Amino acid sequence: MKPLKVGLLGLGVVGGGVWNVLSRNGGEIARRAGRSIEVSRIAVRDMARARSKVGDAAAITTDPFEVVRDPEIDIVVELIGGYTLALELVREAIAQGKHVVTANKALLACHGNELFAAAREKGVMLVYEAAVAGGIPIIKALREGLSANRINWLAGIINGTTNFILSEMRSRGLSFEAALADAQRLGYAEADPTFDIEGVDAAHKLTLLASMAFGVPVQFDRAHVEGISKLAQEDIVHAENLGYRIKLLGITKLRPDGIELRVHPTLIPEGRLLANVEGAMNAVLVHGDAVGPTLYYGQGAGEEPTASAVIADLVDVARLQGAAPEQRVPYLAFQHDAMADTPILPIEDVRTAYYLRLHVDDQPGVLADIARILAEAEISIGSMIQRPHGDSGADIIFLTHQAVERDVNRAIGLIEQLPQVRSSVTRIRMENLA
Ligand SMILES: NC(=O)C1=CN([C@@H]2O[C@H](COP(=O)(O)OP(=O)(O)OC[C@H]3O[C@@H](n4cnc5c(N)ncnc54)[C@H](O)[C@@H]3O)[C@@H](O)[C@H]2O)C=CC1
Ligand SMILES: N[C@@H](CC=O)C(=O)O
Ligand code: NA
Repeated sequence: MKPLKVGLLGLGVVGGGVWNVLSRNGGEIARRAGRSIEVSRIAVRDMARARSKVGDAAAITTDPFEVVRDPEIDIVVELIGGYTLALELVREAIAQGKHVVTANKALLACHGNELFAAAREKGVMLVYEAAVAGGIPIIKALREGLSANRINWLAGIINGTTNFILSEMRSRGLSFEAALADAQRLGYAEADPTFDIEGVDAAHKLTLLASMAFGVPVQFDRAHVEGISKLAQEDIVHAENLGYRIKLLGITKLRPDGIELRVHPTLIPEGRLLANVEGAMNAVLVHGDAVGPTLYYGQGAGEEPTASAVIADLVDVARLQGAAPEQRVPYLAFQHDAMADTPILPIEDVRTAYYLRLHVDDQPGVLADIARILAEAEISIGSMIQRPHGDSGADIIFLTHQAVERDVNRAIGLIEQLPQVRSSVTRIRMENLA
């Protein structure tokens, strides 16, 4: 059978990994795919660097449109990133009738509805296993392995950079800045690391997971996004002393009234498997009504783990290229004419438990005032600790039972007006994940 001719856009961390793994495992991959997979053209920015990596084994250009428009190319692998040039290139590749593999979650979370519709129109595949949780085959699991289930919820550590930073801060006492620099050096971080730190990258991935779990269009603009930049070291320590770990979680839940779609730092009981996912590892817990909880764990970022997912998509395309579109799996796991318009709920409607830390004057009566405000807002307290803090001050930490975020916000507003409360209340959501 004819080799599958690949046009590779970008030879950075992931593109370089794809080149290495295909070069090393080409024979084995061909045995699986039924034909060889050949990178015949590569678009790069730095010609000399690319030449030193691939020698004469592929044609190299600095014009990615040349690759996308090359009639010899069957499939375009977009590994440039971002949603400006990458969007134009993927649009053009589809218009040229080429299948597309991408690792670009930002592109699909923001422009996926348009791109999937265009791909369907042209009868081409647009596949993206590497875009969510790197090397973990979570897309395949949701799209294929779990297709009997009504998915109730899923929660995941889906950003390697932030998990690496939190792990390093907790276990080695590294500063935020030093841990981020290490994550960048190791190739985990996005070109703009604020996407990692502020939860945007995790929200891009969660947006895709929610669409595949619940059969709704991608709606990144409806996701609630909070990162780890405002997380204080003292809350990491308090959480640990209380038997919890703080992780940046992406959580999506199907409720009778809509879908929760949220990324934020989260306290998790330390005995849970997710609480023990360290470094750049990712893990996604998916709860289906028939299968129950299932957990997917592995390397969510980095050169070869991500290349592993890109190449798995290439193998799928190699096998399915000649198949009729209806014989292929749908882009977002549900048939395009069976998508639902279930609303995404605002964060104020979310119901979860909370960690609240208050810095107060250590005076009689303050606790009673706070407890009264919480009780009036129908927020019940699960446990409480008090620690001396500064000159005649104290930190009080409440762990609440489940409450509606709107009520918690109102209560926090009232608490902050108490004269004995010295600074704004720190609020971190807690999930039991049972
Ligand atoms: N690094 C990782 O661990 C993971 C990255 N991804 C995604 O994979 C994609 C690529 O990421 P990385 O490889 O980490 O980025 P990178 O920055 O290492 O590589 C991107 C490459 O594209 C090249 N490039 C930029 N503009 C170009 C142009 N006009 N023509 C040709 N080449 C051009 C750059 O020179 C660079 O070598 C992104 O969408 C990223 O979000 C997904 C999962 C994991
Ligand atoms: N920057 C991302 C890379 C993989 O998607 C991360 O840190 O997880
Ligand atoms: Na993946």
